[in-house]
Amino acid sequence: MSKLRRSMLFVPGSNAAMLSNSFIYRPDALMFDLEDSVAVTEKDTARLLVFHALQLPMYREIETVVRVNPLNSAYGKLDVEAMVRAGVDVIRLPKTDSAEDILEMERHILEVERSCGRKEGSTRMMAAIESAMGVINAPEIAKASPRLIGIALGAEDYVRDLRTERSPEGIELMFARCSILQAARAAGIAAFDTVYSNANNEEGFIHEAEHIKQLGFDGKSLINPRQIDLLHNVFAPTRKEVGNARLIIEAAENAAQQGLGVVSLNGKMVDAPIIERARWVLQRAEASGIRQ
Ligand SMILES: CC(=O)SCCNC(=O)CCNC(=O)[C@H](O)C(C)(C)COP(=O)(O)OP(=O)(O)OC[C@H]1O[C@@H](n2cnc3c(N)ncnc32)[C@H](O)[C@@H]1OP(=O)(O)O
Ligand SMILES: O=C([O-])CC(=O)C(=O)O
Ligand SMILES: [Mg+2]
Repeated sequence: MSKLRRSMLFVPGSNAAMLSNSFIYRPDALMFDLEDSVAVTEKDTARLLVFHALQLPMYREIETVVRVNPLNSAYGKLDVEAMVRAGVDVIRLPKTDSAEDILEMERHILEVERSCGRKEGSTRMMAAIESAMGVINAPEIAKASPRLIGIALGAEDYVRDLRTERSPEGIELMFARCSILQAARAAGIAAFDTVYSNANNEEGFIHEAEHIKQLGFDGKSLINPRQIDLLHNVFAPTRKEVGNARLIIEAAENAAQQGLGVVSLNGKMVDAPIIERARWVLQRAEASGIRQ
């Protein structure tokens, strides 16, 4: 089963207190940020703080991602150099507009891996798409590197580029979400949704989480620890879904014994894709529990 990456919690890289204890919240991944949550005057301090945080033993047990600054900024190359040396699991490239952005990042990561003796190819990548250009190029971006574990939407920058605002229904994000999802699936990698920026609006967050789960996303970037359990609960199957999946597997096993590829379960057809989805529900229930 592929690794669970439902929740990825952003932690501002310049906040020493948050960096020292963010592992206690147990998201699927921690995403230390060196980009937009860090003031220009704090960029060097944040890089140093995150470098040291990555040495802490508690961060060895959880997947770590660092969102670096773009390579064409004054900080991007320094960020990548420090984070690869620190042994980060995944580098998140923000504002990815083209496959060339990925290739450039890949070249740079490889250079640092070689110079510090880290195994070549061991640093994985994630690309955030945050512009109309990025959405148009999503299929090429998603296929640009074997290091890519997934692509993500960055909606706050994206709506700025579109010249609109985010709405509760997210109609303005529908095209980008579907494009990113299609591109990710066609490339065989994960698709991650963007942050929900109001940490106090629980109802709005759950509504958005249900929406992106229904579209097919693997997970979502988070800004606040209170969003973690809410998201995991949305992603956990319900008792009814688990019960139904068990019945489907049972019916499929009986059918296989009789040499049948398709059978009926209370009038509903059970065949290969339905059986595969039922297995996936059971795997998800095992990994994430059952919905509360
Ligand atoms: C568009 C973009 O680029 S989004 C990505 C960049 N943005 C970020 O990284 C922002 C991350 N989030 C935050 O900084 C904060 O959650 C805010 C500013 C949104 C809200 O702050 P608050 O209202 O103070 O949060 P809240 O009251 O829920 O904090 C409760 C506890 O959780 C901690 N906490 C809050 N957010 C985080 C976080 N993202 N990571 C780790 N710990 C956190 C707080 O330090 C506090 O800890 P304490 O009880 O030990 O003091
Ligand atoms: O990647 C994210 O979800 C956060 C972000 O930078 C954006 O929305 O612009
Ligand atoms: Mg952004």
